[in-house]
Amino acid sequence: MSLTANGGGETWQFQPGGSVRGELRVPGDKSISHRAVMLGALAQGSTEIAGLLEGADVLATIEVFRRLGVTIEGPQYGRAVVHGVGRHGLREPEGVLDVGNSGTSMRLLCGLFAGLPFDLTLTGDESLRRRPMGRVTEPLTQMGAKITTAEGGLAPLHLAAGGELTGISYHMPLASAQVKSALLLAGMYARGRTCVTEPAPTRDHTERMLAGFGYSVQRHGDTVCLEGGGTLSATSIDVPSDISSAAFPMVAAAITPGSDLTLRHVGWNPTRTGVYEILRLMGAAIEVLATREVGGETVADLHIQHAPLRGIHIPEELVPLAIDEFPALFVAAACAQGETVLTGAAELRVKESDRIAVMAEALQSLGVSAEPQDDGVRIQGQPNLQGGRVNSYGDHRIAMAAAVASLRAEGPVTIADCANVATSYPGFISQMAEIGICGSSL
Ligand SMILES: O=C(O)C1=C[C@@H](OP(=O)(O)O)[C@@H](O)[C@H](O)C1
Ligand SMILES: C=C(OP(=O)(O)O)C(=O)O
Repeated sequence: MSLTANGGGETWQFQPGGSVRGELRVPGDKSISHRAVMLGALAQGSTEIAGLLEGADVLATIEVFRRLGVTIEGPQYGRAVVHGVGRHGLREPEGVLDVGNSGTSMRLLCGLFAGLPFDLTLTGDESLRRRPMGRVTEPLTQMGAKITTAEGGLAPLHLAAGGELTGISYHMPLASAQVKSALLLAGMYARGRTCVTEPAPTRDHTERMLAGFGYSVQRHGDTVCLEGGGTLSATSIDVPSDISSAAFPMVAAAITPGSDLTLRHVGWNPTRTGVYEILRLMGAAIEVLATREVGGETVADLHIQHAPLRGIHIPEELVPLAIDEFPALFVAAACAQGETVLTGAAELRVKESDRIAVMAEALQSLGVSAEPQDDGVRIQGQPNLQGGRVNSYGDHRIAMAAAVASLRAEGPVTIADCANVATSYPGFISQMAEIGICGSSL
């Protein structure tokens, strides 16, 4: 994927230095919020959601279901009520369904809609139309779906009516929760049994939430299976804070002398805690407090203080468990003593931007030696970063990582094309200001 700007966007400036102190509850988990809306829409009865992420990606999923005839109240202050229509109650939408910047919406909905008795088309913004969709459309086609893509397996995706689905057993060639979820969601509409085997553990929110809606899912080792034709029963869902958003203040506190930060109610699902494991290996001082169960997911409070970090070779088995946290982790690496090496992470090249190339460029703009590799990066840590200008290329996680880097910079950090931070972390600038990270929109 090339370094193409997404156009427009806001420019932000973060002031150098400071320390990170206080308490914060970051917004709701994006993966869980999408799934709560999707399963709520297909359930019988009304599902009440609290803690829902009101980011643009989740709002795009909500809008799609409204277009398919589902009534959704809210979201307001993280609360929404989804009046489910049952698995066969969706109605044909007019026009194309645009999910903006959200890969999760496009891939999961492609699976969910593959067995519907009417045509529909899914599209997205410029960034999403560059991301690979063959990873879902190919196995869905094996199940009997009739999907036409743009050249190269890209969106827009046209799903034609009449794809009678049959369950398959699919060994995923890559570790992707979006692919696994798309197939399981399609599997609800398929004849017989659908099984997905993963090459390495990936986030399991779909499986957990299906079970929460009373839909039986079986796991045997690295394989997850379900039978088609079941029903979903409405439930209530309390969405934990997103560990992927928490990663930014977490790294901010870890790299900044004098910091003392508590993050509340953070989603602590074991398939998501790779960022913690990696930071701990680097020497970070993070205490995990008050671990508890909330509606089928674990949550925890985290207490983070500054400690000197050291460069490491990141264990490859942790990569899928921290896949969205690498932009933040690269900033930690830039502030560590010695070299950090990441391998086995080629997937980072096909996110909202090519996160290997874009983060290497961002760190170089701040005076750091960062050498991209095909499937990772080598970063030389240093005592201080320079101020400078970073292009986020419209990728929310690059913009937030650059903001955090300002804490160790010797001059202001100016960040271009930041509007997409609203996809996953609305209110980022004001929440960061509450804990001492000072930035503003120019
Ligand atoms: O299933 C999900 O909610 C997600 C899975 C991951 O993508 P992949 O499945 O492509 O790894 C992750 O990067 C994305 O932000 C959310
Ligand atoms: C990759 C991400 O999301 P998505 O795939 O849903 O666009 C992300 O949030 O970092």
